[in-house]
Formats: sequence, structure tokens, C-alpha cells
Amino acid sequence: MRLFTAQAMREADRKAIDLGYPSLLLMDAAGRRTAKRLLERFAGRKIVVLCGKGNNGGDGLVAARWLAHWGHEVAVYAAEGQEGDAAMAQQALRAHGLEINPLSAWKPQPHSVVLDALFGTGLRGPLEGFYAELVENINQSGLPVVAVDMPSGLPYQPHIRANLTVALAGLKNEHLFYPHRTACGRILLDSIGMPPRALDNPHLPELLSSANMRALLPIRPGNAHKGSVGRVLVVGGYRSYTGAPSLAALGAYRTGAGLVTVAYPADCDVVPPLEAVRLPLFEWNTANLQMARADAVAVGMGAGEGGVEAALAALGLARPTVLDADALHERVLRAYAQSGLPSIITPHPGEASRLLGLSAEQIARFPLEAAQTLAQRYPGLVVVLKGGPTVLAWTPPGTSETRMAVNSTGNPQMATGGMGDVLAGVIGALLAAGLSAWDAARLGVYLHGLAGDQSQKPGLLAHEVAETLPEAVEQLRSGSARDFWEPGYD
Ligand SMILES: NC(=O)C1=CN([C@@H]2O[C@H](COP(=O)(O)OP(=O)(O)OC[C@H]3O[C@@H](n4cnc5c(N)ncnc54)[C@H](O)[C@@H]3O)[C@@H](O)[C@H]2O)[C@@H](O)CC1
Ligand SMILES: [K+]
Repeated sequence: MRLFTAQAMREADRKAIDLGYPSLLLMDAAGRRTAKRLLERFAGRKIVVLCGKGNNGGDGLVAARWLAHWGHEVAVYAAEGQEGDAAMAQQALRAHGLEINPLSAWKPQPHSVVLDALFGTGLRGPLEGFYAELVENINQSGLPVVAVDMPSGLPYQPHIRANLTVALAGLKNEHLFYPHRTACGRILLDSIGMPPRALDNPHLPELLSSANMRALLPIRPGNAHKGSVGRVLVVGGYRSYTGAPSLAALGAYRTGAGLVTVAYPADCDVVPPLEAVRLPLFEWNTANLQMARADAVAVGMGAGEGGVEAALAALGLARPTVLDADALHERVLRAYAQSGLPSIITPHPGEASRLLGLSAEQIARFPLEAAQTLAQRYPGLVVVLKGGPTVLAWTPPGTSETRMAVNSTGNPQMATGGMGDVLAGVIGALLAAGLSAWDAARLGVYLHGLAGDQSQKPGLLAHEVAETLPEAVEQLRSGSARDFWEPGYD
């Protein structure tokens, strides 16, 4: 499953038509399914459909026809000048005896629900004049709004603030990234019968879905023992940062690691979980770290000034490695990229900002570009740029194309201390279980978010997320993990 830009979706649309699929069928499915989704949530209200003159408006006209056909009270307001499929949709609506009012005649009506079919992926620049005013009036009316494909006006200002958005054929960037995502309200996806071949575009980011992530879950054999299912070495801790390596160890164990060793400075008061092997050290060097038998390493959590030294010492172990927090320095990243070891870096926007020399605000605004730039700068390293949502990028060595992925799990309550330490442990466990760096990073990020989604309450703590990891793994394994876009009617 891919994450689209408006332009990529227009290309998919063209591809479907080139494949011989009639575009009017897509519009009919779009309108009909949006109408169904609206009824699921707002049955009993009078339905007011506001249509632009493009295909988004055409979808609205189709929805209005079906809603009236099913016996609901519908009022239609549309811009003038429909062409092509939208003109056909208008013709079909008239054949059903529905009247079309001019858009300028719309006034908020109490107890109505507004179907926003003004603009979709065809918008080219911010709304002005009449349309800007209309959008503001809709928002100020306080009426519930269902947006067709995306809230009209996005990605610019002003735009509709919807209660529900029915995304058509695929999710677009606006449905995943903030602040635009907030304007979408609840987001539902309908495939509208688009031929899968039209949607297939390997150059777009993968959207991590339950079905794809489920296929990556390691299988624990019946004769498993603690040495066979993955041994993780956690390396970190410094002065007052004593909790970080312990949280990583917890994350690793709760994801299925067989044995976790925690290496930390001997003068540092780290209290690893009871089940972990303790390795207090007076010096970060490879020989010392070799005392732990490890299949994978997670290094840098709370390592403070010792982060670079610890990571370079861990490099000598020649194991798949997660580089987190204080290990995220240019020297370390260069050395790991050159080593060719399967390695993952997990910067948050602040760390990415330091590495890229850009402000954290710029990173947060352009996360796809930031992750891609890091992946191109350090070929072979899998980049996990943490955020809402987390973005992944990887340039396989010897290639020039960067693979991208965007996570679909997680929530803002996860923005608390220690959450990243747990993630490093989760990914470490998956590396130790034998997954490739790209698979471990994608599955790790997805599971960590899914665990956080079990409880979306304020005050969520990192160790609580670690404790719900087994539930998340079980949910994913059993097929009961749900994608937030709730695919339906397919
Ligand atoms: N993705 C797909 O394959 C499908 C898309 N469909 C719908 O088609 C939509 C895209 O349709 P269109 O490409 O016709 O585009 P839209 O309907 O989103 O908008 C195009 C109209 O907006 C006008 N416009 C553009 N920028 C403007 C601005 N800044 N101010 C005022 N007017 C402006 C254009 O002149 C044109 O009339 C999708 O969002 C979706 O709702 C569906 O009908 C079926 C299949
Ligand atoms: K819309």
C-alpha cells in the first residue's frame, strides 16, 4: 500500500483510464461509497451537498443522487460549468428529478450535515474570494462536515475542518501528516474499485499497514530456547540517564528477545530489568562488550558524552545495530555506513536537525525530505525519523533509489520521555531475531505505535507502552489489528 501525493493520484487515475477502466465507474463508486459512509455516522440529518465544478464536485453529485434514491432528504448546491464525468453526474442527478441550487444560495441549515465536494486533489493554490468565504462560513456554521477525498482547501489556508473524510482510492500526504491531518477528522479509505495495477507505483512511500507488517512477524519455533530467538546487547547510560538503557532492555524483552544484556558505565546507577544480564564497565571498548554474547546491539540510549565511544566500540562486534540518541553523530554514522553492517539510526527531529544543519521546525515540516536526505547521505543505514508519523528511508548500498515508508500507528500521547529508548529495544529484538534492517525498522516502528495505541490516554509512560507490546504483537499476529482508515465495502 502506497502513500500518494495529489499528483501521484492524478497519475493513477490516468493509468486506470489507459488500462481501459471507465472513469465514470470510479466517480460512481466514489460518490456512492461516500454517501454510505456519511449515513453510517449522520443518518437522520438533512444532507446538504456542496459541489465544485471539477471531479470532486462530480463525486458529490453522485452521492446526492444515491442518497435521494435511498430515500434521504438531500439539497444540492453546485458551481456552474461542470464538464466531462461531472457533467454526466449532473445529468444523472437531474434524471432523478433533483434540483440543483447555485452555490451562492447556500445558508447553514440547522440539523443538517454538509457533504464537502468543493475541491479535491485538483486544487492549485489557496482559495480566495467567494470560495474562501464559503469555506469560512461552513467552518463557522458548527455543522458536521463530511469531506469527499480531502477537506476542500488543503493543503492551503483556508480549508474545511471536517469531522470525517472519505479518502478515495488511496491515502494522500494530507491524511497522514500534521497539521493537515487534523483538518480531516476521522479518516476512512475506500478503494472505489480502482484497478490495483493503476495504484502500483514503487517510487511512492510505502504506508505501513497491518497486513504487510503481519507478514514480517518472526515465527517462534516450538523448540525455541533463549539463545535461539535473539540475544540483544543494550549499551548506554550516563550520569543521571540511568533509565534509558533499562527501558530499551524492557522493549527488547517485550518484543520477544530471548536474552538481553545491559552494558553501562560501572559508576552509573543503572537498574536493568531483573531478567537482564548486567554488564557494568569501566571503559567502552570492543573487548569489554564482547563479554556479552549478542546477535544484535542497541547503543546510545542515555549514553551522554560516552555515546560516540560506546558506538565505535560496539562497531567492533560486527553485529546488526540500532544507533540511538547519543550515538547519533557524524563520525559514528560514517563509520557504520562504511562498515556495511545492517544498521538503523533513530533520530528524533532535534537529532536530525543537528545532523542535517536544519532547524527542528524544518525537519518537522518536511519529514519525508529530511529522512530521504539522511538516507542518501549515509547509504546502507536505515533511517527512522521519529515523529507523528514516523518516516523511514533507506538507500540500499550500490543503488541510487531511496526506499521510503510512513508509519500508520502511534498517537500524540506517546510524546513522553523514554519512548524512543523502548523503540530502540524493540528494533534491536527484531534485528536479533534475524530480520533485515529494513524489515526490523518497519515492523519495530509499527509495533511500538500499535502498543501506544492500546491506551491513548494522557499521561502514557514509556514503560507502559513496553508492557503492552506483547498485546500489540498478539493483535497483529491474530489479524485483529485494525488500520486507522478502516477499509470497507470492498
Ligand atoms: N483519484 C481518482 O482516481 C479519482 C478521483 N475522483 C475525484 O476527483 C477529484 C479530483 O478532481 P479534479 O482533478 O477535477 O479536481 P477538483 O475537483 O479537486 O478541482 C478542480 C477544479 O477546481 C478548480 N480550481 C483549482 N484550483 C483552484 C483555486 N485555487 N481556486 C478556485 N478554483 C480552483 C479547477 O479550475 C477545477 O474546476 C478527487 O479529489 C476525487 O474527489 C473521483 O471522481 C474518481 C476517481
Ligand atoms: K472535498
